[in-house]
Amino acid sequence: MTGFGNHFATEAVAGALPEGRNSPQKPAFGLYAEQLSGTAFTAPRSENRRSWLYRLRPSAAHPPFRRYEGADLFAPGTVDAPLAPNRLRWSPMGYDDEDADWLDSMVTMLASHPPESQSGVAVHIYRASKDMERRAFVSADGELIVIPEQGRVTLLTEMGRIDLKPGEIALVPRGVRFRVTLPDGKARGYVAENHGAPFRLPDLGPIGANGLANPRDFETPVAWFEDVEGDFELVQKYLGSLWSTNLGRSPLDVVAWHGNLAPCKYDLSKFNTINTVSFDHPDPSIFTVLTSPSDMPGTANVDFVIFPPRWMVAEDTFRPPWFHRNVMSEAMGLIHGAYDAKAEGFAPGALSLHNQMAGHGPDVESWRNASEAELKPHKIEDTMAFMVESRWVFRPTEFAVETAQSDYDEAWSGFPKAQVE
Ligand SMILES: O=C(O)Cc1cc(O)ccc1O
Ligand SMILES: [Fe+2]
Repeated sequence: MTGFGNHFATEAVAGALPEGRNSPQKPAFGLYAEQLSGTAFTAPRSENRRSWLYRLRPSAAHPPFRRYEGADLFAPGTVDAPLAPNRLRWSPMGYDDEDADWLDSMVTMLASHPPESQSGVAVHIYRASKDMERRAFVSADGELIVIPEQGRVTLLTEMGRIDLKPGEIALVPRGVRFRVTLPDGKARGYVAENHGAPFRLPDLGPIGANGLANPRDFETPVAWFEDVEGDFELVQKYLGSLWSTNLGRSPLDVVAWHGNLAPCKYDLSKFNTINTVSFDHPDPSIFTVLTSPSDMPGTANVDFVIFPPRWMVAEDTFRPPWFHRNVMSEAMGLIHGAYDAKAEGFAPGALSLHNQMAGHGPDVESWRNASEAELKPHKIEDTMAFMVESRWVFRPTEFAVETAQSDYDEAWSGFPKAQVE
């Protein structure tokens, strides 16, 4: 079903979806009606997100949660020590020798403030080599953007199945349960977890009514369910730690649903990229796919931004990203190809961090090449980098501090001095 944030209605079994009301006295087939809200009941209509789910058993039926013992590197909290204002970068992560499913392979790299603040964002990396069987995951802490970099993943969610490949992203609302299977046997990628206001499409201002990510290109799955009895673990991320319970059945048992809170996917190649046709490198906000606003106008809690293939035609211009120091903090990853500001050290699967006011921009080699390049029209092809940009500073986890590249500052050493006399 296409469109961003639409009110959808879907049933996997004919007659399962009530007509004309949400909560009939006796839903069809003895299904249980359940409201899942992603915003306060009283949120303005334009902000309000909720869906009604019709399921085999109510979500309420579960034994107590206990601390989950697996996934040691997932949600461990960030380092308490004062944060050095250093730029950091990480090489692509390998797969563990022991097979891990998507959940157990998750590694938290960066997080801003704790999830209970209901703002900020965390960045995780997964490198999975086993299907999630008889267990599902849910984050009560935030909405997830899943960004595959290697290998396809199938997200079997409460509200339908999403087949995802590198170059596509999925958006899973806070509270939606899912398990992940791996059609290629292995998969690596990134996850951005948004603790704040739900992502939406950015306003377009003077761009007009069309452009950037167009609403019709977002795809939401139709209802799908599995009827599985017996041991079934549900792992919930809650206030930054992991909790587990055995449901005795699959929670992916929603036979029908309707509403505007639902997972969706988006193919990044459908992004309508806009750029200069005259001079200067525009601010990267023109590449915003999705934005989560904060309470300060124009100042995002999180922006999800991409750097897709595009024509570079600017005249008398240094075409790659300029040198800059920003009030916003930037975490970046690379899905495919090379990034035009980094000639070295930023391979697909890598991650970089340029926090508030950290000086960064092109490395020496990229600067030299671009300063001397002939400025004919040039197409940047076979590339897809992304940025998770936030008004909040990112704190690395202990694992991230220990595994950062030791020589990242070298990227900016050796610039020749300008000669003014
Ligand atoms: O730092 C980066 O590479 C991201 C970035 C890209 C760009 O085109 C302009 C500014 C910016 O922060
Ligand atoms: Fe930047």
